[in-house]
Amino acid sequence: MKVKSPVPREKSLDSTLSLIKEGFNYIPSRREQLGSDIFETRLVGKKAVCMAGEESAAIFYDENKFKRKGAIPKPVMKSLLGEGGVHEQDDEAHRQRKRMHLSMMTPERLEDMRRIAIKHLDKKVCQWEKEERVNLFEEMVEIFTRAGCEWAGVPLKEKEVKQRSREVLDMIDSFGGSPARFRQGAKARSKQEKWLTGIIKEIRAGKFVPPSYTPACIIAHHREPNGKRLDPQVAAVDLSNTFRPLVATAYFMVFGAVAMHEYPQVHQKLKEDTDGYSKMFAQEVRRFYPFAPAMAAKVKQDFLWNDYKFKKNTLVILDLFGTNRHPDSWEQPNQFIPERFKNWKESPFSFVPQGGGNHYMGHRCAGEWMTVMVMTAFFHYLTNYITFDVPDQDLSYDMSRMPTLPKSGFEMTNIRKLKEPSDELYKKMDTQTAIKV
Ligand code: HEM
Repeated sequence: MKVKSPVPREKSLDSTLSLIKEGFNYIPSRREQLGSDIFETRLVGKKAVCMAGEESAAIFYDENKFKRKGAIPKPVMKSLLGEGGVHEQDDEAHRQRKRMHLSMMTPERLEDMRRIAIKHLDKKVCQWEKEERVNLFEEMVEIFTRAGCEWAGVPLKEKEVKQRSREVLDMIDSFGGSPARFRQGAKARSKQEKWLTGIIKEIRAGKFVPPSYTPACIIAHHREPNGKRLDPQVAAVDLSNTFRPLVATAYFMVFGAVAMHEYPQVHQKLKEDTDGYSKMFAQEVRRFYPFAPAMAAKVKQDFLWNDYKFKKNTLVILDLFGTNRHPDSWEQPNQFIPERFKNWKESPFSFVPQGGGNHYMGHRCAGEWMTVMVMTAFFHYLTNYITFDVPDQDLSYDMSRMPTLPKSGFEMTNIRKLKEPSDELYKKMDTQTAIKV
């Protein structure tokens, strides 16, 4: 890791606009220009420290050094994440809420999600066969909304599917800084929270009884450290946290489809799928392609690190995308090589597409095992259970937009189903890799 002493400061009165304009490239390009993996800048009128790399991630995820309260910009809370949920909790309140989320991620429930998601994908494929052209992104958004709601115990009426999928997508698509997208995301969030608050109230009143192992039931009856139930709106936010992020997997599915198309030798290996290739492929898709750009936290107490003084309440941004491609941790970081995960040592801090550190103690994504499991099964399905053609289209993506996606969304034609889903799709997978910190 390169740390210049003294830590360089970006020469700009405020870099918020540069960040919005340059997107995923903003932090990596400043690190390059300033010759340091840590630098100071100003964002939204305040001093901020940006950093990247495994060592930076290790301190960023040290909860004695950093807190989340007040770190994430308000517009992101109002559109993407929601207020009062697990993301912005600290210390014991966070640990209690995180235990609630992880109690839903048992191996059995992960298997359930894989089965539910494959069921919805397979059903869609039967329709795709009748269509001239299919847009993979749009289809994945709907499949994951259906699967996520079913898994979470959230009743989704057939006539609501389009509206609810659109709302979830608007929330996810909002985070890149455009005021119009933030407004759209906030509007979608308030509709979803109203819907989910109604469901929570019905469960509490005994009018609707979802199975006891579902997020809907667990969250409705969850109690805070003070013994009280969650406020219904906060319960709605955390219920949304159990299926909204699954829909984000649609972005990775499209990037994976692009990789299959652009690297024919990779496609062939996926078809053969020996030595856990489809899982290595899913991991490399999460490492290589852009989705979550960065995470924000605030310094809890003054501390010294690498001769740099982190002052209490300073905003600190960890470059997640840049860490996944940091040359200290990855050989040929800008090449797509799934085999790099063959003997990977599972560092908790070098591979952080869904946050770093420990799933149980810190803020690392509660849905990471589920994401990898569903992606692995879907890539295997797309290469072994169907055939399709890829017509001419624009597969380029704009690194200055957050989130970004290949422009065409990945269009497919001549889709043919080869066989029914069989047991080998459900073969045992090492899903819950407890990260040792
Ligand atoms: C493409 C898929 C996904 C991506 C890219 C993603 C990314 C992330 C990121 C970057 C964080 C924040 C880490 C931090 O605060 O440092 C996070 C947290 C979280 N994610 Fe995901 N996620 C995905 C899928 C899921 C799924 C499928 C679920 C649940 C079913 C989920 C549930 C959560 C929850 C509950 C948190 C909050 C954890 C905490 O604050 O302790 N995510 N995710």
